Amino acid sequence: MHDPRHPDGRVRHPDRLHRLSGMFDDVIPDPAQRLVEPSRPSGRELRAQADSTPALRIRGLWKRFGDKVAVAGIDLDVPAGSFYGLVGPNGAGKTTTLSMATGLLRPDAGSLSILGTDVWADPTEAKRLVGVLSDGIALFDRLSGEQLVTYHGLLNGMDRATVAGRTRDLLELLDMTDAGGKLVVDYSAGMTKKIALATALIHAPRLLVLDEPFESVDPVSAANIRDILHGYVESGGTVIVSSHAMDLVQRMCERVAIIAGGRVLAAGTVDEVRSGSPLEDRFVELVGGRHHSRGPAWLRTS
Ligand SMILES: Nc1ncnc2c1ncn2[C@@H]1O[C@H](COP(=O)(O)OP(=O)(O)OP(=O)(O)O)[C@@H](O)[C@H]1O
Repeated sequence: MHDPRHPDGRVRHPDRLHRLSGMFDDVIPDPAQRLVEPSRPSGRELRAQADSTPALRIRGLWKRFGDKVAVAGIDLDVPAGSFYGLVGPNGAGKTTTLSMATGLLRPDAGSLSILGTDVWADPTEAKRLVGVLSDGIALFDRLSGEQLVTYHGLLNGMDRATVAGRTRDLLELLDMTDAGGKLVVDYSAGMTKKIALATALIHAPRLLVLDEPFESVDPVSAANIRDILHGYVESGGTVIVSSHAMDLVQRMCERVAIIAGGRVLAAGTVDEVRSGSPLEDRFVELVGGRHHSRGPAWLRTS
């Protein structure tokens, strides 16, 4: 039987990838404009890639909420063209870091740049370069899925015809065509994730930042989303995902950073960071906090 595993160990779905790579040929004749591929790089982006400017560069990042230090001096480089995982225990500072990196939350100190563009000095240009799927951010849920994706396309300054074509393509790609006319408030959690992903993709950004993209998503949809993301990276885009699913990050990502207490504990290729152990074991070893107790007596049934 055909083994869908790539030599790098990742599972591939050749039929779907083939369909993805060809599906925009008719709709958008210019290959550089195809949806699963990031938009055509500008002169500055091409120079950035040529001199290996990271897709995301973080230096000396700090954020405090009252007495709570959420991010305590993070330095991180995410190479352009990589599939990067960000992992950490609850409250580690992942969402806070990604919110600052994507222009949603102002840092107390530090610098952030996306493909050489300073996120806080030139937020308009930075936002053109990045697509964001935030964890827990409210959507305009009284719009239908199709209206929501269209709205994001128009907000990004795209013309109506392009937005309509891309919205149709994205709904199909994410198996949401039938649900496109339904209000977002009536979507399941997984459908809401998928429509939020469509809003992040509509302007074909160069960098995708996805906070918990697979949470609540069924296994088939998750596999489809992984295919889309791999296709996007293979055509030059960069993906950063934050996830608690260690197994998924180990299989899906080339690079990973482990964050805890607002600091980076380890960062590098997945193989470097896990150093021969499963990523999950390495994570527990670095982060600590594992309890070996069997819990209180009243919780035991025998
Ligand atoms: N708006 C806020 N006001 C006060 N404290 C906050 C705020 N946002 C985050 N925090 C605190 O900052 C710390 C880091 O939170 P953050 O959401 O970045 O963690 P995380 O790694 O994304 O966690 P999880 O995996 O549970 O989503 C936590 O202690 C959290 O309680």
